[in-house]
Amino acid sequence: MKILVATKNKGKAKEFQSMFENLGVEILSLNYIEGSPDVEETGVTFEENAILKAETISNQMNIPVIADDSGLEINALEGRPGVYSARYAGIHKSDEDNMKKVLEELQDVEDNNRDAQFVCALAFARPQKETLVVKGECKGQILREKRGSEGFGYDPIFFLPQLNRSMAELAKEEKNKISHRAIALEKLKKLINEEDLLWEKP
Ligand SMILES: O=c1nc[nH]c2c1ncn2[C@H]1C[C@H](O)[C@@H](COP(=O)(O)OP(=O)(O)OP(=O)(O)O)O1
Ligand SMILES: [Mg+2]
Repeated sequence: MKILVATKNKGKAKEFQSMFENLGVEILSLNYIEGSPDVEETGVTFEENAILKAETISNQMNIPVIADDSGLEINALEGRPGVYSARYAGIHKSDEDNMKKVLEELQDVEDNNRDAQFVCALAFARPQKETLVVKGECKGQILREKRGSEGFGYDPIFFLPQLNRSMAELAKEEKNKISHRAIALEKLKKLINEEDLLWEKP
């Protein structure tokens, strides 16, 4: 079976591929589809943007589609960068630029006030069916400098106290057990299972 994930983010696509591997599901991302449009993320919540991305592509292609809208919420910054995580330092800026901006903004913030969470909303849109939406979170703290080289995005500056490592110091199998994305995906799988059970009733 193949599932389309409506993302152009290669880091995300890899993680979905890895999380679906044991189920024998192949993940395709929008990078495989020529001329697929950038869906504008006009929502103000992760859920809204995930629904927007999933439903737009599902309607266009008439197939089931999963979309992921995710980001980093930092308590000392009142939840920023939040839904603007991908474009925090500007539209054409890189993960490096985004991390640099966060580290600069937190320069004078004490160690005990650097709590943050990664958030992931997943939407599963299908032709003629209601869209399923779930959310997962992963709590940690913002480091003062980058650590590790795995993962993507803000992983190098995100510290997991219980593991005493940054997210970028985890092997992908480890990250894919505890991440906001993994937690959301578990919830989505449960919802799909429950739905199937409902349909099977006489
Ligand atoms: O596990 C993660 N580890 C580190 N950083 C992460 C993670 N998950 C999301 N993030 C960051 C990356 C990006 O700055 C933003 C997502 O933005 P978001 O709009 O959902 O994705 P995107 O624009 O890169 O790709 P797309 O919209 O095509 O799925 O949050
Ligand atoms: Mg995006």
